[in-house]
Amino acid sequence: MPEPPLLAVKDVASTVRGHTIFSNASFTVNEGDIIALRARSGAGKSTLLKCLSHLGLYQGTVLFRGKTPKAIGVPTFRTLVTYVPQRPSLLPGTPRDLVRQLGTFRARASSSENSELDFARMLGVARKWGLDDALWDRPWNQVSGGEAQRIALAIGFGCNTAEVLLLDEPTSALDTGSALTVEETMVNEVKRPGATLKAIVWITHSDEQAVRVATRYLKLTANGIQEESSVSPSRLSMVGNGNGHSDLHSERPVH
Ligand SMILES: Nc1ncnc2c1ncn2[C@@H]1O[C@H](COP(=O)(O)OP(=O)(O)OP(=O)(O)O)[C@@H](O)[C@H]1O
Repeated sequence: MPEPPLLAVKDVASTVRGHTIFSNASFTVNEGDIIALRARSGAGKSTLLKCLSHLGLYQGTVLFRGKTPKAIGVPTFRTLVTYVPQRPSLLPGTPRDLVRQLGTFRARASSSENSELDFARMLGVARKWGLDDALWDRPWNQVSGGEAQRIALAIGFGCNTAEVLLLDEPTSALDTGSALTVEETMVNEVKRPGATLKAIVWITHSDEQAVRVATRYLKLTANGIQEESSVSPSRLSMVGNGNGHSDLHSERPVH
C-alpha cells in the first residue's frame, strides 16, 4: 500500500449564507510541496485554507495522512495543519495571549510537550526577522500590519507542530527585503531534513513571490482547483512594473 499523501482534499465546497463560494476543490499536498494558491480577490482562497485546517464549515473530505480531523481529534489536527491568518490585527488580546491559547491546544494534543520551548523558538525567529521583543505584549491592534504578520507567522512557525502550514498572504504588508527574509526562512525549513514542517500552501497575489517560493501552482475557481505549470514570463515582466494579477499558462484540472 502506498503512503497516503500529507493532505488529501476531495470535492471540498464552501457555502456562506446560501451562496456557494467554490465547489469541487480537489488536490493533494505532498512532502516538499510549497504550493502557491492563487485566484482573483474574493474567490475564496482564505475560506479554502480555513476549511483545510477545519476552522470553517465545508462539504467534502480533508484527510491528513489518510485520516479525518475527527479521527485525529480537531485540536490535534489544527496543530498539524495550521492556518496563519491574513489579518492578525483583528485578533483579541496580545501575541503572547495567543501563544498561551495555542499552548492549551498543544497540551490537549500531547501532555508531554512543553509550550515554553515553543516560545523560545518563536522569539528566535521573530528576532531574526527584526521584531522587538516588546511587541509580544502589545495588543494586536497596536502593532503595525507588517509586524503583526511576522509575529503571527513566527507563532505558526515557532510552534513547530505543523507538518502543513497554510499561509494567507503572509508578506502582503512587508517591504521587499523583509518579505525575502521571511520567504528564505520558510523555504529553507521545508527543505531541511528532519524538519517537522513538510509542506506549505501559500496564498499570494505576487507572481514574483510565487516563482521565488513555489514548487507548484494551484488556481482556485468557483468550480474547483486547477494545477498550473508555471507563471507566464511575459506577465512576470508586467508585474515587475507594478501590475497586478497574472494569467498562468498550461492549466489542467487536478485529480
Ligand atoms: N463570514 C462570512 N460571511 C459572509 N461572506 C463571507 C464570509 N467570509 C467570507 N465571505 C465571502 O466569501 C468570499 C470569499 O472570501 P475569501 O476571503 O475567502 O476570498 P479570498 O480569495 O481570500 O479574497 P482576497 O484575495 O481578497 O483576500 C468573499 O466574497 C467574501 O466576501
